[in-house]
Amino acid sequence: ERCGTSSPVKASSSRVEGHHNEDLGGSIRSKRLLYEWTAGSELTGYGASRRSSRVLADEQTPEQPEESFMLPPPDLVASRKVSPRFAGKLSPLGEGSKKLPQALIIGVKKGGTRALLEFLRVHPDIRAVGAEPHFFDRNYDNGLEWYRDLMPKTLEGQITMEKTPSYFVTREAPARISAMSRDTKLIVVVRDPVTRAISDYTQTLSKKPDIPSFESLTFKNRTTGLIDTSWSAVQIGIYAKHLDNWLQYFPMDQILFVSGERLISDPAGELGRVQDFLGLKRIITDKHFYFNQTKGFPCLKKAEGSSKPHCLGKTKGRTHPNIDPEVVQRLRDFYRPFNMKFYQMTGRFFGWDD
Ligand SMILES: Nc1ncnc2c1ncn2[C@@H]1O[C@H](COP(=O)(O)OS(=O)(=O)O)[C@@H](OP(=O)(O)O)[C@H]1O
Repeated sequence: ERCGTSSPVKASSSRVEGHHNEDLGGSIRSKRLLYEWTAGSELTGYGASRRSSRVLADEQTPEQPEESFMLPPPDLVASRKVSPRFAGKLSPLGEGSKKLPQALIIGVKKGGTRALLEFLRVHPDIRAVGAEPHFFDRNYDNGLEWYRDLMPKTLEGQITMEKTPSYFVTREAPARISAMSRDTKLIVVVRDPVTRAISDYTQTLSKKPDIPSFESLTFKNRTTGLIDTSWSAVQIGIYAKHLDNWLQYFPMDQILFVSGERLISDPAGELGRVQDFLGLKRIITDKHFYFNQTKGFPCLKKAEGSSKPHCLGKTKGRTHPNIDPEVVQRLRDFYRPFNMKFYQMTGRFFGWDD
């Protein structure tokens, strides 16, 4: 039986939220918070009301899809190479059908989700939507047929995918995805929550240059060191809390965690794990990547459907502003117990804590 979320959420959200907005400036507080949610069923309600206002409001201004990630024109789709496994069996022209995704990249925002999807698209057995559909958060009322129609056509054996990083922090997403299919494979790219928060802030700053400083948004009260956990840039990084919500609906072995850091330092290694998880042959290997010194990131030697090298666009790999080291340290202390819990839950040490 899946756990219901409605009553405990409503009953406890204000109380729990009271706690999470009252980080009294230390890891003891964080530990208590952690204890409270791991001990009880009120977890799913933690921050729920905020999420529907502040976090979502923030995510309502998503990054514009980059030119190269827009949906390709249909003639290009039709001329795509077909998986060697199916070559000869079926004509590539106009064949195949649109299917609901069997695998999703659900997060995290600024984790490296675009890089992962672009790298995966190199695989002949993966077909993915370029833009973020935001179906399970913003567009759910449009219905599954609307969603399916966004998908590229696939042949038998090919996997349909999409990525929408806000799913990971959307309270309703696990139940909705489970209602589509309980077998959906979920992939989460995670990144040090402190650099993730700074990256998130940097993105917002690029669109709204007048916003307050990172330091002033981080704290409710700078003097006491009280962290504003209702600020989405902080909230999204409490991975253990969000994961707990997913585990009400999906078993751990249906969720793969990709290290955002390793995706940069060893893309082929992380892609190997992802291909295994998806039950695919390891076709994407180190031969597909080169490190672009100018970009400072790994890039594809040949992008999907092209013979040219391809790096992600200018909105990926922005220069971050310098943040007061004391503020960074305070955030590290805040996240440490949550990170520990997350390592424990996932069975993987991500190495974010010194
Ligand atoms: N290969 C490669 N090329 C460029 N950028 C890379 C790559 N791999 C990971 N990254 C990191 O991805 C970060 C953006 O993450 P997302 O794509 O998940 O962002 S978004 O939520 O979709 O806006 C982006 O964050 P910032 O560096 O803060 O811009 C990158 O650090």
